[in-house]
Amino acid sequence: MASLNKEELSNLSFVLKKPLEVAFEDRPKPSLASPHDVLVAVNYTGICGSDVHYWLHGAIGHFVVKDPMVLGHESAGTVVQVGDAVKTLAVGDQVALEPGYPCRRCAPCLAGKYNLCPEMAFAATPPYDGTLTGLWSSPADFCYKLPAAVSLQEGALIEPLAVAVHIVRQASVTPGQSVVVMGAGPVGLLCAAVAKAHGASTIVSVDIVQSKLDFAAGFAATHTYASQRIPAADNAKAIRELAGFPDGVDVVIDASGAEPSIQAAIHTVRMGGTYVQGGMGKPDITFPIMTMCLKEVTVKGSFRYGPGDYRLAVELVATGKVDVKKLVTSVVSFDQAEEAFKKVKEGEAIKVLIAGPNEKI
Ligand SMILES: NC(=O)c1ccc[n+]([C@@H]2O[C@H](COP(=O)([O-])OP(=O)(O)OC[C@H]3O[C@@H](n4cnc5c(N)ncnc54)[C@H](O)[C@@H]3O)[C@@H](O)[C@H]2O)c1
Ligand SMILES: OC[C@H](O)C(O)[C@@H](O)CO
Repeated sequence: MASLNKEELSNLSFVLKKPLEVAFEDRPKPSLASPHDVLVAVNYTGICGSDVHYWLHGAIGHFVVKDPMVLGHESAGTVVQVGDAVKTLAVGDQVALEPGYPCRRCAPCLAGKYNLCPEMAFAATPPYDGTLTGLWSSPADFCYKLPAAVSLQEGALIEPLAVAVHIVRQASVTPGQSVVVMGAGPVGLLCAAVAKAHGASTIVSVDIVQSKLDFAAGFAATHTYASQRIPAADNAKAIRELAGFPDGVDVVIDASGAEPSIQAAIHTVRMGGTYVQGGMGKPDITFPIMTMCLKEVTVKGSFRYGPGDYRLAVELVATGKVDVKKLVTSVVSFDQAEEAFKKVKEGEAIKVLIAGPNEKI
């Protein structure tokens, strides 16, 4: 970053106007909304499947882009201004940005589940602008200082890693357990890595794309399985046998959102095991509810991240337990943002990072 002076930094932003129509806009520089806030110059932003979905379709479920919206929410940056009440950060600190701000006053917030806050203002979820911009204003306690061992590019991967941390915590993975992860996209790969860091000794990554499984095998999986076009119970039997647990595994995580994978998951988990839904696909599916009932499966959802998840994600990277660098397929300059979205849509990349408008690459 050439300068830490707010006045010298651009606030060029990558704006979705309508599906498949984007523009670069020089937006007004944000000011601090409270003395507890900091201003961050964004260095790198990863592209998430949800950004691509908004770009292609202009909506995810009931979240509809009605007004132009800045995309992006997986970012790390450098602090360029601190509010008077901020004691934990200083100008020049490098931080991972947690991109959703809860009200802090409602029942879920006060119960320690702020990710479920109905008033959540989440970056690049309409009507809120995202972080593919030059300058970002944030409450200081939603910025996580990166230790020297963690680069700004790794910092941009903390967001999807925090998603995986939350999923694995929902699954309560403990040392020695067997874990199957459906889906080997960024979230599934990171779930496998976090499960490993929690001590899981058998980790099976399942996908329908062989190249994703090849990558998973070199990342955190002990086994991989290419899901076949056969009944879900038959895929599940093959997964259980491959894992060495013919009666079922301790934990199954879905990070695909795909109906056949969710069905296979319930047939893969053991009696009394745990299933966590992380993937977001079709809102309604046919679900093997009788099998779930007869096995007394603990079934949980997982949404974004909550208290402690970002902090643990930074720690897992800083201590070398999760190597997020391996997921970065390429880094492009800000003016290449639209091309980067096209590349992610093609499906070959794992994670593409876009440098901020003030960042030279
Ligand atoms: N719960 C949350 O808070 C949260 C946060 C971020 C992303 N997500 C969701 O998590 C999922 C994964 O995210 P991602 O970025 O890794 O997406 P992705 O699209 O890169 O990965 C999904 C993977 O699932 C695979 N897949 C498709 N059908 C399958 C099947 N039948 N069996 C096994 N694998 C199959 C795909 O080939 C792909 O590799 C998405 O559904 C996303 O919307 C949820
Ligand atoms: O990682 C966070 C997710 O991508 C978001 O929740 C997304 O679904 C938009 O709201």
